[in-house]
Amino acid sequence: MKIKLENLEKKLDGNVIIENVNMEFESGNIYGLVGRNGSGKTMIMKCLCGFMKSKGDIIIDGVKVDTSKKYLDSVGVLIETPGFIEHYSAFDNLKELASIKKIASDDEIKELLNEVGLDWQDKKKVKKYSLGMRQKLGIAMAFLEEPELIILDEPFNALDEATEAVVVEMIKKRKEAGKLIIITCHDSSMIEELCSKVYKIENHTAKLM
Ligand SMILES: Nc1ncnc2c1ncn2[C@@H]1O[C@H](COP(=O)(O)OP(=O)(O)OP(=O)(O)O)[C@@H](O)[C@H]1O
Repeated sequence: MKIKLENLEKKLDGNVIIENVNMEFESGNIYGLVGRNGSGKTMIMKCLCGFMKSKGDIIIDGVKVDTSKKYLDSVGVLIETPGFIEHYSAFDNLKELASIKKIASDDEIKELLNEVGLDWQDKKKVKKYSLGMRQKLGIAMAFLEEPELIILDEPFNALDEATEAVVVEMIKKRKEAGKLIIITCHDSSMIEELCSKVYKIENHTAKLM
């Protein structure tokens, strides 16, 4: 998959959030978005996913998409607070999502929860989860169904060191499998370790570093 953003622009309340954003992403790579707080990294991800309407073009495999319709079939997203069903367990949350999406089997869900370090048998409701536990579940959700495109906004937030290392490996494994991964992260050594290409978001626009 090849994604091109052409002259992406987003204004909110009359203020320019991003403009003249031109970026290219291709499967088999991990891309990093870096930049100061409030520079527009999350906004670019939201516009790319279609969570936010924007001006400009999104071109996927050479075809300009109609952003009024769903245009990403196989995408896993972790942006800000994921939409959990708070009174469900972790397993039941993934099971619900799997039934809405395609058909990840119970065994795949168990394996994924195990991978991120959550106990699939834990009946604790998600509303009682710690920050790190919520982050782990959000990551599991983004990886569910092995999507072709994985978008992770600050995936390492609130994770302990051991889990961080696991998530790094999960991301690398998907890259090796030819998936397209886009991440933001404030840790420059992590960005350097993971990403083949890095865009710096500055002055409302994106520059390849
Ligand atoms: N819903 C909104 N309404 C108005 N302004 C918004 C909204 N969401 C984001 N912004 C503004 O857009 C700009 C970019 O925000 P964004 O969340 O994309 O930054 P970021 O680079 O992801 O920052 P951080 O590193 O802090 O996560 C900020 O100035 C922010 O205040």
